[in-house]
Parts: sequence; C-alpha cells; structure tokens
Amino acid sequence: MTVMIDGKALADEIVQHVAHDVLAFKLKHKVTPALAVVLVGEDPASGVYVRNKIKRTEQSGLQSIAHYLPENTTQSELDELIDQLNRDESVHGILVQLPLPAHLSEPRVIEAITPAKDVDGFHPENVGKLVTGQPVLVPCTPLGCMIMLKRQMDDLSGKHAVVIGRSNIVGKPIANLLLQADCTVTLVHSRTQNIEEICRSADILVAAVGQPLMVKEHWLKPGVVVIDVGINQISLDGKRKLVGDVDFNGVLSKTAAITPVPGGVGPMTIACLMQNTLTAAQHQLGC
Ligand SMILES: Nc1nc2c(c(=O)[nH]1)N[C@@H](CN(C=O)c1ccc(C(=O)N[C@@H](CCC(=O)O)C(=O)O)cc1)CN2
Ligand SMILES: [Mg+2]
Repeated sequence: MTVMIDGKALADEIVQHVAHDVLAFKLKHKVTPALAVVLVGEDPASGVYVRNKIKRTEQSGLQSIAHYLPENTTQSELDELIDQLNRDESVHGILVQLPLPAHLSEPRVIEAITPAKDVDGFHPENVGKLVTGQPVLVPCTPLGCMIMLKRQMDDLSGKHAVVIGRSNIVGKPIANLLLQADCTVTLVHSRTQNIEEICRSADILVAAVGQPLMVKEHWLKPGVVVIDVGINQISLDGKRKLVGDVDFNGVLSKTAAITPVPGGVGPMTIACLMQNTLTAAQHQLGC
C-alpha cells in the first residue's frame, strides 16, 4: 500500500501554524507583516495562483497588497514599482508572479527585489546563501517538497535522491536542500544519458521537468518515495485534466509514498510563501 502525501492537509496545517506565529508577532511588534504580490498581464493560471496566494495571506493574518499591472507594462514601470516596494518599510515581502510577459526581463526583476524582502528566494544573494548552507529565504516549492519528505521519511541521510529537471525555481534549489539533508544527489535533465537507469536507483525521486506522465513504473525501484512537482494540462477523452510528470496510476505498485497532482506540491508552495513572509518580517525586525 502506497501512502498518498496530502499536500492540501499539510498546507492547512502550516498556514494555521503561521497564523499563530503571526498573531504573536503582531502582539510583540505592533506591526502586521505584509506581502506585496505583483501580477503583470492576463495569464489565467497565474491569475488563479495569485488569487490563492492572496486568500492564504489573509487566512494567515498577514496583510495582502496586490498590484495588477497591464500586459503592456514597460520594464521601467515595473522597476519603478519594485523600487517603491523595496523602500516601503510597511512591506516585508515582495513577490512578482512568473512567468512575465516576454518583453520583460525576469532576471532583471528578480535582481531588483531587495534580498531581505525576496520571499521567493530567487535573488542571487539568497541562492548563494542556500548553496553555501546558510539558507534564510528558500524557494517555496523546494521548501514544500522538503517538508513533505521529512514528514514521510524518518531519516534522509545517505538516501539516493534523483531530481529530474534543472530549473532555477525547483531543480537546482531542491538538489541543494537534499544535499544539506545528507542525501546523495543526482540531478538529471534532457541531455542525461541512461535517465531511466539512474532513476531506478533512486530512494527519493523528485520530478520537476514539465513533461506530462513521463516517469513510468519501470523507471522506479520498489519502495521509492516520489515527489511530483509537475502541473501539466492534458486532454483526456475530450476533457482537460491536470496531471503531474509521473504516471501516477501506473507507478503506485512501486511507490512507498507519492504526492498527487493536484493536491500535492502545489498547495505546499503557497503555504511556504506564508512561512517565508513571516520569516522575512522577523529578520527585518531583528528577531
Ligand atoms: N514568483 C513565482 N512564480 C511562480 C512560482 C513561484 O513559486 N513564484 N511557482 C509557479 C506557480 N505557483 C506559484 O506561484 C503555483 C503553481 C501551482 C499551485 C497549485 O496549488 N496548484 C494546484 C492546482 C491548481 C490548478 O487547479 O490549476 C495543485 O497542484 O493542487 C500553486 C502555486 C510558477 N510561477
Ligand atoms: Mg521574459
């Protein structure tokens, strides 16, 4: 019997915990930690994620500040808004929803956010801290994955963790977090040879590649714990369906535990954003 790792239930638990700590923070400092979320354009999926972030921000007792900018926003207009949010002492966390429209530079925007307010953990200074083992603001999806793994496994030490995908948002940071948890880490990607063979030696498999149903039953060792970061829309029997990077139904005979899509990693990403906003506020107020 495989364990279904319930990301939604765990996310609810984290948000409740954050709400408790936010209350204590407010009583102590007479300040409400605030998260500013910036959405540029009309991407429907981004719109859903931003709405959910705002809902969770309010549930956590944090102050939510939303900036909706039109698709044709210029780079200098966006730079100007970020600069204003950086200087505003009542704002503790800043998040610019990705992807941005093609005419805007994501690296430039990420680097414009002051590292202390970078609740996404994407700024090179925060990436450097993560890689050198002094993490403060850790990217939300990898943080959520690690919380789920630690809940599921007594000890990660010495386990072979295979990460599929080398993105800055998920693959690279999670490989570093697994390394810090004393796993032996292999990061594989589209140019890797023998990818199936490498995956078959994994005790922990993290799939973050954006290829629907790519990981099949014969890629897995019995007893593996699978974290599926993929969120892919496919058309099945004429209906749109959300699936992960792992062939969920096909692999259940092999897995000791697995995250579903939806209801696995996704909700944890938003819960960890709440945790990061509180962490950012605590650091800014010197506690
Ligand atoms: N600035 C950022 N941009 C993006 C990030 C990020 O962490 N920071 N990550 C993703 C999108 N994302 C959060 O922003 C995100 C994606 C998915 C979910 C989620 O809860 N998914 C649900 C399914 C939702 C659906 O029905 O479509 C699930 O998996 O259960 C939350 C957050 C890229 N951009
Ligand atoms: Mg761009």
